[in-house]
Amino acid sequence: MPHSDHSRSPSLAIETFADIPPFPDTVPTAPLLRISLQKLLQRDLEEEERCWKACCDLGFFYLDLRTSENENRVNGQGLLKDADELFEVMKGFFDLSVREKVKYDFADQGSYFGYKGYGSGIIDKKGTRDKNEFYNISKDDILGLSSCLPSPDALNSHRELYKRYIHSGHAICMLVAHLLSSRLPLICSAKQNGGLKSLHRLDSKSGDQIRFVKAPPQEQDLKGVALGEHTDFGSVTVLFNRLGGLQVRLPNYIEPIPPVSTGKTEGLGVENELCKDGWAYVKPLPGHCIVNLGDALVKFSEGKLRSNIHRVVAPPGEQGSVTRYSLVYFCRPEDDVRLRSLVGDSDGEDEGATAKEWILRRALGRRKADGWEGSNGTENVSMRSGRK
Ligand SMILES: O=C(O)CCC(=O)C(=O)O
Ligand SMILES: [Fe+2]
Repeated sequence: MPHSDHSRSPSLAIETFADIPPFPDTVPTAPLLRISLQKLLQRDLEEEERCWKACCDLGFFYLDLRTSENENRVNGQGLLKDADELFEVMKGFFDLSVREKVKYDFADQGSYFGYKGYGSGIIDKKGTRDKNEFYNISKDDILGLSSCLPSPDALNSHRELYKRYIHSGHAICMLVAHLLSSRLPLICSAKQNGGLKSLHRLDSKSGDQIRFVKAPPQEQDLKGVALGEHTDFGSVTVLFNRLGGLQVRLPNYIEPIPPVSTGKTEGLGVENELCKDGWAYVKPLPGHCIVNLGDALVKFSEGKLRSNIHRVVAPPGEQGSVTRYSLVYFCRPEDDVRLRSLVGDSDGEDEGATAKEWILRRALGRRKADGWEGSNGTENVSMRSGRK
């Protein structure tokens, strides 16, 4: 199994989060490579090769942020600390009444920033309602590149924290973009213009955002999908979660890591059901974020890079009794960048949707009962030589 990374697993003691039930060892998990930020910052060639491979094979990897090295804005320990604080901020917000929160839902005004209530998105083509709520904070709003959207006091008082998180989240994404630019056969014009990084300048308008997600416990027998299967819309995503529930649909050339303990699988009937068709859980790891690639990189690389399908289901086993929170930074191309091939023989001609059009179509489509088909991304490419 080429994607396997078992030899690098540290002891179990540092693999669990305090104060929440442990992730069960009775479910299959996805073999995400563990990439060390420290080594990437030291320009370790072997680590760069592993990261490149992870981006081509699965499009998902763990990034170990426990580093003593700081470079420009890349500060792994600082990012971990800020992520911890943001988990507390989001809890404060989600504790507000629904009446208060819906004041910040701007979907009717054509914006995907702000609040999305529980059940107001869809998870499939039948229009089944989702089982989570989220809040999207615009990078442009926080950095003063666009006008400020109204937001509740519980969130307003933390703008400095968002700013720091945006800078460090974006810096991680640019480290990945730089590595990918050096390996992709980019066309001359793209190379001369500075590669992928030059399409993601922090001070240019883009759909970059922070997302807070909350999914309450589901009844054991009815455990199911909270956030429907999707590929991410943008370029690179940085994700923090503590409870399991995130699942990736593995391509058929990557085997899941089988459950460690097979004796206890009875009673996990629902979890077993949720692992059919190649779905495998991503086990959250303390000290790490999860990095995954989005549609824009599939378009730029003509499918060489992978934007893997993923979804969120109820946390497995005992974890299912706890409310699940997650924190995301989505890095996306600047608004007017066209999503088209930048590799091989292509001449970078003026076609393809702009990043802004692409994101609006995808994000707002998933808010309409009949919006599923019209809001697809690169799922077909993602499932190339994968499971149908
Ligand atoms: O909550 C998670 O673990 C993943 C969330 C996600 O995939 C998304 O918001 O796009
Ligand atoms: Fe996602």
